[in-house]
Amino acid sequence: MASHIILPPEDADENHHREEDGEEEEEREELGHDGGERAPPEQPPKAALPFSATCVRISRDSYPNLRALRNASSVSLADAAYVKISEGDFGYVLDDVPHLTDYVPDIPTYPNPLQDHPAYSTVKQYFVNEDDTVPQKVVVQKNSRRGVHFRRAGPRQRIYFGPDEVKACIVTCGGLCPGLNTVIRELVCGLSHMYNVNSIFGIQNGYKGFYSSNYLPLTPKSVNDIHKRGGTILGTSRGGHDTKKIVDNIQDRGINQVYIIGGDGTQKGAYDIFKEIRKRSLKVSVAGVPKTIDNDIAIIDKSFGFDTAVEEAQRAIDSAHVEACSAENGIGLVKLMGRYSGFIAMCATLASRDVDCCLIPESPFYMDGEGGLLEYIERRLKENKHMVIVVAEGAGQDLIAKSIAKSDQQDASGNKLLLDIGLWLTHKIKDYFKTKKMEMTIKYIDPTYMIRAIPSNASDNVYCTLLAHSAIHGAMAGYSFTVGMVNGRHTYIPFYRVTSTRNKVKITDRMWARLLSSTNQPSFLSQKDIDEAMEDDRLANRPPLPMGANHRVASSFEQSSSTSSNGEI
Ligand SMILES: Nc1ncnc2c1ncn2[C@@H]1O[C@H](COP(=O)(O)OP(=O)(O)O)[C@@H](O)[C@H]1O
Ligand SMILES: O=P(O)(O)OC[C@H]1O[C@](O)(COP(=O)(O)O)[C@@H](O)[C@@H]1O
Ligand SMILES: [Mg+2]
Repeated sequence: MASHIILPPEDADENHHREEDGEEEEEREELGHDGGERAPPEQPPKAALPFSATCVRISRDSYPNLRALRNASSVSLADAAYVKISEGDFGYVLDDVPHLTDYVPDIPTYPNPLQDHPAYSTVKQYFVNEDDTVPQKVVVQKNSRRGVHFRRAGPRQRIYFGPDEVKACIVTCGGLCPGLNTVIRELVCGLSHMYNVNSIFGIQNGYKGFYSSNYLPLTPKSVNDIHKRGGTILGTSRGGHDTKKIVDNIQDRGINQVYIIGGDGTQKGAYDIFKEIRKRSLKVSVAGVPKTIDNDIAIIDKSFGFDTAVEEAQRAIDSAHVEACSAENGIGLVKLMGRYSGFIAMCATLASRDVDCCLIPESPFYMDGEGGLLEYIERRLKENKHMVIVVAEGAGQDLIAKSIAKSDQQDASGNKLLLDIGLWLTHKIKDYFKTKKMEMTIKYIDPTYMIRAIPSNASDNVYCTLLAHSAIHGAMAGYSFTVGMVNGRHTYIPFYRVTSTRNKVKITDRMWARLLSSTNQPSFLSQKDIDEAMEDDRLANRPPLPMGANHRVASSFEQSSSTSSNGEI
């Protein structure tokens, strides 16, 4: 197999001329809502992906490009073989997703059945233009390069699966998150109602279910009201990702669309599955729907269920506030989820306005001495007689590790098992006030599993529906990708992009400053911490590598890596 998959320039040029000649417009009209019979399968044009930008071939030999990609977005050499970059004018870069035609020859195409769907018949321009892309960075200056773009999600005029050909499966992996059932429901109903697919199966209990359980037939009827329930009707698990066994089963059972709902670990697994499918030249689309309550998935604006989680966290914070206010020197301490990223804690704190201190993994803090947490708590109690603290579960792990014998345990997926920061803080705070001989009461609330087990709220339900539909349209069009909203638009993102970094709260961004000013807590940061945060920022914003023609790709990636997608306004 070739070590690169970038389209040859001649194919792209051909399409460029095609569009200029207006052929694409003609084709659109030809395929319009004529209500006539379905057009017969058509052999695809020579170019796998119609796209009018100049394509750049990236292989292991084009080292400067690889170096630029790796520097800017942690692309490993192995992943670089799967990177599909197209360049356009003014520094435009398309970070494209793989397509079936990259590795399966002569696939027939079909007109999209949506064109005959009564519900969609009045939509003025229902199909997205093949050339539509979405910029990763929307805040630009007059002379900015156009930067990195992702392929816009949505229905295509021509699809790569025949009417009765699709055999789809859906799997959910990793921790729970509000909205999982809604995504499952909308995948089943969307496939069935939009594309007349009636062979859909649920994989039970995560990745291992591909090879160790029966596949569960799913119909619009069987999933009708599952969105009203929390959890996942399919079950989920950590660990158990055996790429070969999974793809053997996909192949043996004739599955040709795989919908994979899960977080960063799951998307890494989806990428491995895609690579194996490609290696075997199977006509199978792999569509990842990113899920995580922690909101730490790179590139995308926000993960589904996050709003629901922040909303539900208010109930715990309200209770903590009531408890704190009702006691002399009362402290309400709430632990929220967030293993490496404190987005839920930050947003729940900002939404509540009753919180006096928010602790997150990204912002180190210390307990003792001047400017420390204990001193702040004492001052706040003396001023206000009560206080509320919100702590993300991943915060202060370094402090606990210093005082408790370190245990480096991992879960079945290899995620670090955390020590209970809430319990640890409770004891530390109690001990401190005992030595100060100051009366106080602390109530520790851990609502973490209650928050992630609830059904999604109304806006998350709508979000889940759109994600599911975008995933279906992309799979039907023959792409493999992680679907995600980027700057408010649904896009198809290459797997390597969402798995190579993790989204974190930037303590040098205005959002964290807003939080500090709303709680009035000390920043706890030493000069060293500030220097390190600034250095991280500087590295993300470093100037492009001087490398001639390849400079354009490098600079675009470097620009994009400095984009903060979550919360920076
Ligand atoms: N690096 C990886 N490569 C392949 N599969 C992975 C990888 N990391 C995790 N997985 C698989 O993805 C699934 C979910 O991962 P996990 O980290 O538990 O949750 P999440 O996807 O929510 O981050 C598990 O079945 C796990 O085996
Ligand atoms: O007890 P579990 O199932 O391992 O889940 C705990 C973890 O799941 C999460 O809610 C989300 O993790 P994932 O998105 O990786 O599944 C973390 O915040 C938390 O640390
Ligand atoms: Mg994860």
